[in-house]
Amino acid sequence: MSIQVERFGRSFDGVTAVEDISFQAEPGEIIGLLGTSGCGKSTILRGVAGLDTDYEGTIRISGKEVNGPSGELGIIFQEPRLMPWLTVLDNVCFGLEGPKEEQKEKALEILKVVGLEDFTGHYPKQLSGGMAQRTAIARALVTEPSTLLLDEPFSALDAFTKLQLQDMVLELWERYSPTMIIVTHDIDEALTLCDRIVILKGQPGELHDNVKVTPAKPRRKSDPKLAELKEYILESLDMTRNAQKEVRA
Ligand SMILES: Nc1ncnc2c1ncn2[C@@H]1O[C@H](COP(=O)(O)OP(=O)(O)OP(=O)(O)O)[C@@H](O)[C@H]1O
Repeated sequence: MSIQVERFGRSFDGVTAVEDISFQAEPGEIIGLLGTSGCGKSTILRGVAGLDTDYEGTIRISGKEVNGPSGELGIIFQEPRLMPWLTVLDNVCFGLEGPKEEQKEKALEILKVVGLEDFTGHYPKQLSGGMAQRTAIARALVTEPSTLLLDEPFSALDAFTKLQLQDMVLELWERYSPTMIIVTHDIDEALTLCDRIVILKGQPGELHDNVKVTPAKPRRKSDPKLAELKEYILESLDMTRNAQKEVRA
């Protein structure tokens, strides 16, 4: 499914939080929304998810204007939001319809893909942070959504688990090819996962640039093209040492 965000703007209590943001995701593309804290990344994602409709501009998914939440979208938040009274298997089955046996079969298949086949009977409190987030990813993907929205999905995890789960997301993307929008303030994560990075800046948040990440996935972290892009993004966000000195001066 394609996603079009046109001239998106949002104010809260008369204060503009984001203005005039436009970008597009082609079917199967992974788009990163990258920017410093408070520039409006989550606000835009909530609009795309149909969780907030009180904005200016237009958001279309496959040409159809978004005017509320849709079952065709999967959403993964920073925290797993699992139901504590349900097992891993039942958490994954939760959004499914149809005969129980079929639900279970589908859930087990995806739990295998995320490496949790031996933990299906565990309850959320028995899981590590990474395992809980894998369960949330399985739950979002079990309905095979054609669009997946991720809001800083790995920011609460340790560095190793984060790398593992980024790899897993790429594997899942190769398998199901959903269109994805991932909100992050981790430049390396955006460079690992995304085909295109929408750079936001300022308060109110504005579109600074929209850059294509050309190396094929999976990418080598040492790829010089990625290093060049990282430098450019850091400069764009005034995050290099020289830029920070200029800001302080
Ligand atoms: N419900 C709300 N009521 C009032 N202000 C809000 C609300 N939601 C967001 N804002 C404001 O809108 C701006 C953008 O917030 P948003 O959470 O979208 O930023 P973000 O880029 O996702 O930040 P972070 O990276 O810190 O999560 C912020 O100034 C925030 O205070």
